[in-house]
Amino acid sequence: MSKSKKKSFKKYPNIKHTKVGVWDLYEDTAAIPPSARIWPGFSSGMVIVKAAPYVWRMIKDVASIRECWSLLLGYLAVEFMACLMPALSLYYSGQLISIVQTAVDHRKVDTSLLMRVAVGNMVASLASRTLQYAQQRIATPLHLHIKAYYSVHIFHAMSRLDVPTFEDPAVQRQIELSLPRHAHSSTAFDAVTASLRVITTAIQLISQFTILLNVLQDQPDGLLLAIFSFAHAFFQRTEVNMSSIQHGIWVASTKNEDYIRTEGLKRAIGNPAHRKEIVAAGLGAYLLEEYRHALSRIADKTGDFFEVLDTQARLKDGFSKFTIFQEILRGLPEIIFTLRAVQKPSTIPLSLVSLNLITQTTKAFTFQAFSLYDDTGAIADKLNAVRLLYKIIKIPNRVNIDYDSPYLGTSFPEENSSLSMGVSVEFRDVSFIYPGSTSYALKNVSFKLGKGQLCVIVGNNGSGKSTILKLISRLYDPAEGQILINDIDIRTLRLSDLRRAISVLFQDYTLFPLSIRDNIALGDLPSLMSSSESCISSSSSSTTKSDLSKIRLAAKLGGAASFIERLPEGYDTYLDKPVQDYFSPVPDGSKNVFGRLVDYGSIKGAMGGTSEHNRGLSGGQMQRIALSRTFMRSVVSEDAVGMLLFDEPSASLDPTAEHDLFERLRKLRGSKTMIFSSHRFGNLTRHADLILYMHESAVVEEGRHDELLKKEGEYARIWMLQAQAFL
Ligand SMILES: Nc1ncnc2c1ncn2[C@@H]1O[C@H](COP(=O)(O)OP(=O)(O)OP(=O)(O)O)[C@@H](O)[C@H]1O
Repeated sequence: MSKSKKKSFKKYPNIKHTKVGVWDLYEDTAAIPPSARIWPGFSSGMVIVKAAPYVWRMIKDVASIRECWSLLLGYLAVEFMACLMPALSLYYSGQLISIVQTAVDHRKVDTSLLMRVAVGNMVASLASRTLQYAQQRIATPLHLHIKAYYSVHIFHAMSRLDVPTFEDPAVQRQIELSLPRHAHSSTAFDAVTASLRVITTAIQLISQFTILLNVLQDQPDGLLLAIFSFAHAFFQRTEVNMSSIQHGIWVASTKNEDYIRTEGLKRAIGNPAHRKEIVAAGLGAYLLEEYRHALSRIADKTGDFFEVLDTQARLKDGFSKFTIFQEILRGLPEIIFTLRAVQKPSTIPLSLVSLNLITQTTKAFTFQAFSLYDDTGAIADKLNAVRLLYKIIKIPNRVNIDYDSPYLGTSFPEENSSLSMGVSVEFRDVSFIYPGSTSYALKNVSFKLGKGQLCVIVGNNGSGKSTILKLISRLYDPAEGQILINDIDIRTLRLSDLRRAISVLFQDYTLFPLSIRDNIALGDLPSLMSSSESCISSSSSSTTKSDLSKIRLAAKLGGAASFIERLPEGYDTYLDKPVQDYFSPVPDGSKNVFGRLVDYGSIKGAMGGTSEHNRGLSGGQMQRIALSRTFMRSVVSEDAVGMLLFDEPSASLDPTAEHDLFERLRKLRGSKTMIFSSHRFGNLTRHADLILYMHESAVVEEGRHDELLKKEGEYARIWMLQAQAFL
């Protein structure tokens, strides 16, 4: 694969290390049988066999799409007719030779045959064009229906994945491979067309071969010419065996600092998110210089892993021992023709036609034959993509639950009304390590929080506060220990019930690229689900007008209502518009190639404004929208939750807003359990039933505010520090 060193590891005898440009490739050599390494067709064959049941399923699914049946049949009919066309034109070329032959032998042209051949040829070309057109006309709607069907499938597959599974790079790669390579294609349609292409190419080959035999039959030296043309085309091929990469088990990683740096610099300069910092600090020239320097050190080995791998493989196979043969073979047919012409000058016209016909058709035939062989690799890839497409729906989730059966497990709580009294939480010796990490994020954490109590978790950055909240919402399962909710092991609870009973605002909350209205409404999933069912028939958005009053109330409680109402589009404002307008590539104030001054004002006026810019909101305003989402269900909806989790809810709020928020929360929570993670002491900790002071993944102090002050430990020290700041 590359000229670079190969290393084997004593501890891992099956792992082979290869250097590929700036990349280190580690392969599990036992994952690929030796036969597949030597002959790429073997692995392609295996892949096709494995994919076959999925392809069959795909055909059944595609056929079940109402609009696709007739289109698919039409497409098949056109494809089969089209594949007979090359043989037809070959037949007419053969006829042409016999006309020339008759002309040479008898000095006479059979005009009626010539006419028939000419007309036949024209009709064949016309039919070929018509079939091409028909194929396009049918393929377009067929493709769009198939694409829409599978986009729902992919959406479903991704919607069911939990956090650790979705974050796994191997899962990301599996999803990526099952997705269409280009925006205008779709995995299923690609597989349909690729399979059809193999069948039609085989038919073309058989029909062309039969006619070629007829042409060659009566031609002196015809067979020899055909063999040389075939051999030339044969040696011209280069074949790159990438089966170990396509079907093996491997990891490619890079520690090349220059490469990592150039990639980082490229992202920094290209992503609008960094533009403010770059301009404000005048970083442009410095970044350019850094990029230039880093790149100059690795220019010959840099690139994305697949790009480097591909270049190396092609370089290696580009000049083989066959290259010299190729060049000799190229000229041979012409030499034979010249020799024959010298021997028998009378046959020159015929030899010229047959030379041309035989070399062209043999090359075309050879090309078809090899493309059929090569297509097995391509079709294997495409069919494999179908297998992956169906398999992504079955990717097992890491958190030990079955998303497809969210109703598994003990229902919780037994009495829905009991939620209003809050729920209890207990950690028993819980330890946790994030997937892919080697250090503990929580180590032997134990605490107990009664129903309806208020808990505040404090501690330094990275001490494990957010992790506790993530484990309570069961985004992850602990590595050791047990978490009990209402004295029941969290793993045995029905996940959908647990999620319904808890409302959580994460520190790294996200606002979805949807309208503000949707962003807030998503906080109350149960009522969205019920209104969505009733909306399916009326085909309107699921956040209906009647919900708007609830959304407004939640926004008021979250402190967002006043600024939302000042926005020109109010609750319908998109924070990060997922669809942008397209602009011609000439900026305002410049001139286009014809000297016209560019002014988009009139176009925008005619359009009634454009959505070129995202709505800029401050960090605090965004946090208020996220808070409103939490309020949507926890307070506004009758479908009460039993526990509210807040991870740094006031990080971006000004002191007044923070004070107001905590006051509102305390009043509104009734007797629900509430857990806060916070850096700020005071407002909340004074009212807390339980304070957990965390340090380096462990709870080092716990108790009420007064108790911890009396202890004069770390909590008391930091409390004093913060209090002094206000003296
Ligand atoms: N997704 C993740 N993958 C790997 N490690 C993580 C992940 N999230 C957090 N960690 C690590 O787990 C530890 C605890 O992180 P956690 O977010 O719980 O801290 P925190 O106390 O909430 O910090 P902060 O006050 O800065 O929000 C940290 O060492 C952090 O680096």
